[in-house]
Amino acid sequence: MTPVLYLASQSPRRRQLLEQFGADFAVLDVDVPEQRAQGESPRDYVSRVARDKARAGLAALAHASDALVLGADTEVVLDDEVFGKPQDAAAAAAMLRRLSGRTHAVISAVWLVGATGEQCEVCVSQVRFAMLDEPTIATYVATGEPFGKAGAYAIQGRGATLVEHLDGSYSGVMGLPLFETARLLRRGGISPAD
Ligand SMILES: Cc1cn([C@H]2C[C@H](O)[C@@H](COP(=O)(O)OP(=O)(O)OP(=O)(O)O)O2)c(=O)[nH]c1=O
Repeated sequence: MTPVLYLASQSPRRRQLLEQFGADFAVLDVDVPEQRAQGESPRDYVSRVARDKARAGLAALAHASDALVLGADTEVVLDDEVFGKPQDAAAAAAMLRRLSGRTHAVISAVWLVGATGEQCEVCVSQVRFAMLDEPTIATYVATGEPFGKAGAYAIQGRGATLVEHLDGSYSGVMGLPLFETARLLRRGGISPAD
């Protein structure tokens, strides 16, 4: 029995990245709370949320015993602080000010869950930002790009002009680390379509 693959995500970036793997899949809309628990490490938090998304997707499918559901989460981490998505322009500017001239981590976790088991991969990248002056921050926030993005930037968009150096996975920073995801999928018996 060939497993049927689902992506539990509302993110168009994740959809686009998973298409690069080349396997057929369907998208599930899930909405899980993203709240870091007291004492929870950033890595554990990102992994837990990714797992919750995948589990919520599997639960929504109810009786599909051949289903495998992929869930992912991406967060920006600086000084043990997790930067989620900015609520408004002021929050976006504040995040970018904090990231200016410093190196932060981007943690992306991916879980593949099915009736017979659960597996995970975690990818950590280091991103160094250039020094950003106030006009640069204001201009970038005004593009609207920071909204809906962890850490208030998009490496795949104009945010690339803020990134001085990347040590890690470009697709991981964008939301779905493809090397690790492909490894997870192959382990789950999923290969690219012919
Ligand atoms: C750092 C960075 C993040 N992001 C995005 C990836 C994720 O979509 C988002 C982090 O939020 P997530 O909560 O990981 O994902 P999401 O809410 O967008 O989608 P879903 O939970 O439905 O799967 O930030 C970029 O697109 N580019 C970047 O450079």
